[in-house]
Order: sequence, then structure tokens, then C-alpha cells
Amino acid sequence: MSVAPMIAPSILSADFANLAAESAAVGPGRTAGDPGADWLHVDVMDAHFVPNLTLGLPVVESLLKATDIPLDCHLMIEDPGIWAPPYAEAGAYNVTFHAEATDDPTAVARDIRAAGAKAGLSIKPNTPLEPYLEILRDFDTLLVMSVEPGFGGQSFIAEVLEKVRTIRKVVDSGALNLIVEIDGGINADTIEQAAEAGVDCFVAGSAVYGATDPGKAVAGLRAQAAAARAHVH
Ligand SMILES: O=C(CO)[C@@H](O)[C@H](O)COP(=O)(O)O
Ligand SMILES: [Fe+2]
Repeated sequence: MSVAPMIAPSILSADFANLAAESAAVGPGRTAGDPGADWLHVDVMDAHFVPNLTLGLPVVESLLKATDIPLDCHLMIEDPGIWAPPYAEAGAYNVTFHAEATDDPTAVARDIRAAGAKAGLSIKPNTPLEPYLEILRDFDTLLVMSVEPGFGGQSFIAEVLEKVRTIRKVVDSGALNLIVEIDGGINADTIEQAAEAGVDCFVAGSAVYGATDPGKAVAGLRAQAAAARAHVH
């Protein structure tokens, strides 16, 4: 059974000099009954695992003081065994790292959970799902990348939806309790196919922060996802 569609705006496309205001722009209460973003997605890049550099723990610590929206930290970094648990200790809600970055994903997940956060595993577009199916019981989230990690504003890779369909069946069979998240190229043109494939949580950077009204964009994407899902189930 999947959860109601969740929207996680990525601050990668926000103004880094105004992160408090940018998080408030997608927060609750803009209009009566609008819950706002479910999670705020924070892309941490180290210029080694991916060819880009963004922000790290000090910025996340400041953001935690500036917003009540749960932080969904997506660590595109080497050595997650060393660097991931501190994000959980700081108070991030969900800490996701890449399967390709470690030989022992289960140990990293255990340390993240022990430090008080949900643990997420992310796989790049060309990384198969099957080798990880057995260990996913140690995770709370599976983040399927639908672009090559490193940059916002790229085009959606629809082929990854096959992995989403597979994991959706496993979760719906009751074998796993997992939030299925997708990241990269999600916008008004692509969110419906992702929802139909079985995604629970949709990361959107440029589609939210490139909009005139980011809060309205969040509500619009959620409505599209809910309608597409209702159409399938
Ligand atoms: O992790 C990443 C990129 O590596 C993403 O979270 C992007 O920030 C999503 O941006 P859009 O594709 O939605 O513009
Ligand atoms: Fe991301």
C-alpha cells in the first residue's frame, strides 16, 4: 500500500543566499488547508562522487534552525560511512546515500538509524535494483535517480521507471516497508508517468523553484500525482 503522494522540493534550484525564505515559500499555510512540501530535499555534493560541489553539514545545521519542514538529505558523496551519520545526528529527517559509494550499505544504514534518522539508499540511472533487493529491509527510503546525479534541470530518464514498477510490486506485496522516491527531471510533464509507475515521493527542483509561485507549484504537482495514481488504482 503506497502513501499519499509526497512532494520534496530540491533547494538545489533555490537561492542559496536566502534559504530561510526559500524554504518558507514551500511551507504550509500559504492558503487554507495547503500542507506545503512534505520534505525539503537537500542535495549534498562533494565534487568527487559527482562533478559538482554544493553544500554540507554547516548549511544543513542552519537550515534545521530555519524551517520545520523535515529535511531529506541526498548525499552524493564518497565515504558515506564517515560523513552520513553526522547529518542524522544534526537532526535531518531522512539521510540518503548512494549504493555506488560504499561496499557496506547496510552498515551505513544502521549507523544513520542509530543516530536518529530514517535511512535511504539511492541508485543511479544505470545501477540495477536487483543486487540491493535483499538489503532494502534495512532502509526506509529507496531513491531512484531519474537523471545522472550532479546537476538540476536535466531531462527525465523514463527507462528508470521499470525499477520503480519492480520495487512497487515488492512493497505492495508486503515484503518491504519502503518509501519509493524519484529524483531528477520531475515536472508537470513527467510526474504522472512516475506516479503511475508507483512512486510515493517526488523530488522537484527546477519545476518548483523555477516557478513564479513555488508553493503553488508544489500543490499542483501533488494534485497531478494524486490524480494519476487514482487513475491506475
Ligand atoms: O539530486 C539531484 C541532482 O543530482 C536532484 O535533486 C536535482 O536537484 C533535481 O533537480 P531537477 O531535475 O528537479 O531540476
Ligand atoms: Fe537529489
